[in-house]
Amino acid sequence: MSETLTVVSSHKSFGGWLKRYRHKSSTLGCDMTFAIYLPPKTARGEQVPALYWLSGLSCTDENFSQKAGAQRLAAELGIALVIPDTSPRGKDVPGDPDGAWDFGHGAGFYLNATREPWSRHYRMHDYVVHELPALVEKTFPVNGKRGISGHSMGGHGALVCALRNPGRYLSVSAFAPISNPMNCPWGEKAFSRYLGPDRATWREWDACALIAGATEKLPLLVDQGDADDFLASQLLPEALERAAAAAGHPLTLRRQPGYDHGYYFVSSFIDDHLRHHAQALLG
Ligand SMILES: N[C@@H](CCC(=O)N[C@@H](CSC=O)C(=O)NCC(=O)O)C(=O)O
Repeated sequence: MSETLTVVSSHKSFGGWLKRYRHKSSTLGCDMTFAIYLPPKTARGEQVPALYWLSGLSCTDENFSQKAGAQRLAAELGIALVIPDTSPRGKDVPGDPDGAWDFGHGAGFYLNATREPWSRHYRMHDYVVHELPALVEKTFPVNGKRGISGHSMGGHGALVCALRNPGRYLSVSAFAPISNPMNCPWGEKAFSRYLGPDRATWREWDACALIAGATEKLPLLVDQGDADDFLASQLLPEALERAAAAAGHPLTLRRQPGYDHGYYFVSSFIDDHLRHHAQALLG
């Protein structure tokens, strides 16, 4: 566990504070930046639950805090937002050999890679599930109640973190998740490199495969725009619907007419997701 946090920036927002920090991650073997939004309650000495947000391909911690508009309601509800980066970074961290945005830097897929040269640094699952919460919970006024959400690659990451770690999260939701990465081009590219060619090992990191064996039936809230350019080729929400139905796993999948993949879509429904999490985290 790294101990030193360096403040990158600090902005007052809706009576609370959005702060960005840099720290050395022992899990990832590189410096990482994350953001935390602390609602006004925390300045009055109260501890609050935390919603972890996992962003999508090509993002940093800043896409969500700048575009989703989550701070207003998080301030009102009294929920902290914790926003990690989407991959390990730095000159020593290998990226996509061709410089593509769907693999490597900005595209860690929230899994623990098992193949060289990726396995040294690409351990985003352990970072977001273990190292970052431990750091956050010992540093900031949060009470250990956790929810998790995300978008696209990060929406799938949120589902996987919850499904793999029963008891660790009280709530989960996703926006336009890459629902079944084993069976779409983005997922096949990433999994074949991070995990190698044996598709049996991919099942440990695929939400549709994990749902079948889930011991905890945490209700899943998923929003999906029906004008999303990636819907049919990459996102495959119907695979999630089938897997949830087969396993008897509670899933609310809302198809939102006319919405595309971007943050105009996320910001339109973020309040519903915050209220979904608030029910479990504050109830
Ligand atoms: N940078 C790429 C576009 C990549 C893209 O659309 N990324 C999405 C997530 S896709 C699945 O994980 C995203 O969230 N983008 C950030 C944003 O702020 O919209 C390109 O330039 O084409």
